[in-house]
Amino acid sequence: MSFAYLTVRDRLPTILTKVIDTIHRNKNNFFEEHGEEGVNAEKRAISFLSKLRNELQTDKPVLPLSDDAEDTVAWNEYMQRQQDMMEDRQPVSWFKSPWLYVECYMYRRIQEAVWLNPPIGDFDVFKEGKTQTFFESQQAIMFLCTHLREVLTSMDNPNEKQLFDHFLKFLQVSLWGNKCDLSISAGQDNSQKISPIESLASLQRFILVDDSDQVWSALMTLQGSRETEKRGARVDLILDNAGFELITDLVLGDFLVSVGLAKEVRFHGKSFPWFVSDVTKKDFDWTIRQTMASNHKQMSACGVQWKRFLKEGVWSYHDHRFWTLPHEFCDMPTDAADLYTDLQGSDLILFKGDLNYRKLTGDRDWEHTVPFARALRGFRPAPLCSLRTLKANVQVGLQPGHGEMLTSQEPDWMTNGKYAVVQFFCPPREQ
Ligand SMILES: O=P(O)(O)OC[C@@]1(O)O[C@H](CO)[C@@H](O)[C@@H]1O
Ligand SMILES: [Mn+2]
Repeated sequence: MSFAYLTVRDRLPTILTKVIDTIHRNKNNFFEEHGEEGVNAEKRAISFLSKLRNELQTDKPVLPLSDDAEDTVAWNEYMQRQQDMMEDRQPVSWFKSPWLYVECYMYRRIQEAVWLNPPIGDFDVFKEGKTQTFFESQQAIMFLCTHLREVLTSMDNPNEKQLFDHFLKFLQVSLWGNKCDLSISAGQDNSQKISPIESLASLQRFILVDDSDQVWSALMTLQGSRETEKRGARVDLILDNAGFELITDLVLGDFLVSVGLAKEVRFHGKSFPWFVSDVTKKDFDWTIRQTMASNHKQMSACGVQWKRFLKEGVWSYHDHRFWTLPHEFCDMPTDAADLYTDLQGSDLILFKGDLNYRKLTGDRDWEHTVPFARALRGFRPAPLCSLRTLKANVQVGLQPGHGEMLTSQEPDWMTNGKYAVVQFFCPPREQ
C-alpha cells in the first residue's frame, strides 16, 4: 500500500477527528464571545466536518467549494480541470485523484467549515498544536538564540571562511527544523528538546544532496559589487511550519541580515491554517511577541531585534493565496502571475519543507536521477533552493544508484523524515 493511500485512508481522517474535537472543546469560548450564535456556529461547523470525514472515508466525489472567499473560484476551476482530465468521465473522488490535490483540498474544506460560520470565522483549528510545540521546544529555542547572539557579538570583521562556517550551521539548523512538522505525526508531539547546533555534525551524512556551497556563491556574488549601491541580497524565504521550525528560519534570517549577506529578507506564509502546522500571519506575529516576552535574556534580545527588523522594513511578511492552492509551482506564471513577477525580483528563494518540494517537482514519480532543473519544469523565477527533510515519495537529483541503494537498505527512506536535501537551482543568465 502506498504512502499516499495510507495518508488519505488513515492520517487525514485522524486529523479531521482532531479538528472536530478542538472545535467542540472551544464551545464555551464561542459562547462567551458570541453567545448562542457562537454555539450554533460550533454545531454547524462540526456537522459539516463530520460529513466531510464521511465523504472521505466512503470515497465520495469531491465537491466544489460553496463559500465565497478570494480563492473559491480558482479552486473550483482547478477542480473542474481535474474532472475534465478523468478518462471514462468518472467523478473525481478522494481515493481516485492525485494525493497532493486531495490533501490540499481537505485543508481548504476545513477552512470552508470555519468561513461558512462567520462568528467563528477567524478561529484557527490548529492553533493549540502550534502553540504547544513552541512551548515544548523552549530549551532548543533558548539555545539557538544564545548561539546566534554570541556568534554576532564575537564576529568583529570575520574572514570569509568563518562567515561561511557559521552560515552553513544556520542553514542546516533551518533545514533540520523541518523535521518538526505536525501533519506527518497527525499532530503528535514532535518538539525539539536537544541542542540543535550540537546535533548538526552527526546529521551531515543524512543530507543526500548538499548544494550549500552554491547557495553561498549566490549570496557572495552580490557581496562582490560593493561599490554599487546594491550590497547584500534580497532573500525570499517561503516558510513552512510554525513552532521550532519558524524559529530556525527567523534565526537564519537574522544572521543573513546582521552579517550583511542579505539586505532584505521577505518571509512568505499561508493566508489560512494549512497542513496542521504551517505558519500564518498570526503565528508569525505571535511567535515574535512570545520571543520578545521571554524571561530568557538572549531569547528576548532576539525577539526585540526581529521586531526592529520588521519595523525598519529589513524584514517583511507576505502571503498570497497561491500558497494554499493545490497547484504545482510550474503553474505559477499562469495562475499567479503577480507572485511570479514578485519572486523574479529575488536574489535567492529558499523553499522550506516537504510540501513545497512536492509542489516544486509536481509530486511525480520521477526517476531519482532526473535533474532537479528538469523536475521544476520551467519554474525559474530566480536562483532557488529547497531545504527539505524527506517525508513524501518524491526525490530527484540523486547520483545513479544512490536511490536504489537507499531503497535496499531502508525501504521507507523517502518518508521517514531521517533524510534531507539542500537542493539548488540557478536559472541560466539570459532566459
Ligand atoms: O511540508 P512539511 O510540513 O515539511 O510536510 C508536510 C507533509 O509531510 O505532511 C504530509 C503528510 O500529511 C506530507 O504529505 C507533507 O508533505
Ligand atoms: Mn508544513
